[in-house]
Amino acid sequence: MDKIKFDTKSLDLFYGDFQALKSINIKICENEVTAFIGPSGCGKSTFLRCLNRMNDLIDSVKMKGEIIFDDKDINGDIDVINLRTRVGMVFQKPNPFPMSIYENIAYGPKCQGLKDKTQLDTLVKESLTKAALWEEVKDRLNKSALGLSGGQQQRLCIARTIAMNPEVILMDEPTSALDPIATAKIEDLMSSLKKDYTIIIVTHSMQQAGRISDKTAFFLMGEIVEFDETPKIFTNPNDKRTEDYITGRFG
Ligand SMILES: Nc1ncnc2c1ncn2[C@@H]1O[C@H](COP(=O)(O)OP(=O)(O)OP(=O)(O)O)[C@@H](O)[C@H]1O
Repeated sequence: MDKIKFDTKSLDLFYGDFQALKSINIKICENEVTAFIGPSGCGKSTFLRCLNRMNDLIDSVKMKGEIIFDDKDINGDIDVINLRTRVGMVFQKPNPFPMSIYENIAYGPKCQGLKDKTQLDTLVKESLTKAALWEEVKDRLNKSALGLSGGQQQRLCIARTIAMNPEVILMDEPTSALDPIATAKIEDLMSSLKKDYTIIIVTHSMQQAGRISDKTAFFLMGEIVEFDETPKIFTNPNDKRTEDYITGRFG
């Protein structure tokens, strides 16, 4: 039986009076890639941000329902910094810090108190290796991260997330700013990372969801219409609205 990492129960979210999420019930399994698809504005990113409480930063947001992470409701009295360490996030646009490649990785662990140079060196190498970037940057670790290509910057951001030793990695359209070759590298990376992490990705590319995810949730106007094994969603969905979307009849 697969272990459930996130279990949301009747989750509603409002921006002021506008209800952006309606009774979201979903169980997300450990060590799988779960994709969220759906037309623009249907609530995919809003829901993703719920999973590490990034919506806390928006004043108008109100939520009802539960988000159980392992065995705790993350909307209860928890340490949010610790949650965001356990549930890391990679954004649409690569956003490396304006510092060296090495420091981009070492910065977070240093802030958490890791001082030993040998341990930091090892962590930097391991994180870059896991993010499939080590070979490309090992001779320029002290150069600025801003000199990397967009695809390399995005893998650096993934390495930076990995260095914090998360359990879950949330990715909000991580390849939408990248060319097809860089996209393919990130997709390969996701498949290799899922043995160590639970990965949840928002994507506008149905081909991408089909290639990399184990399960797919189809969102529409703040609801999850259908959530199932990815091949089932793409070949034999239960709901007519899912079928219309994946066959390009709307959205
Ligand atoms: N900070 C905000 N304040 C008010 N409304 C918001 C805010 N962020 C998102 N919304 C609204 O909530 C709804 C869901 O937005 P969200 O960004 O989650 O959709 P999405 O499915 O990720 O869209 P896209 O695919 O275009 O990124 C939209 O109607 C959007 O306008």
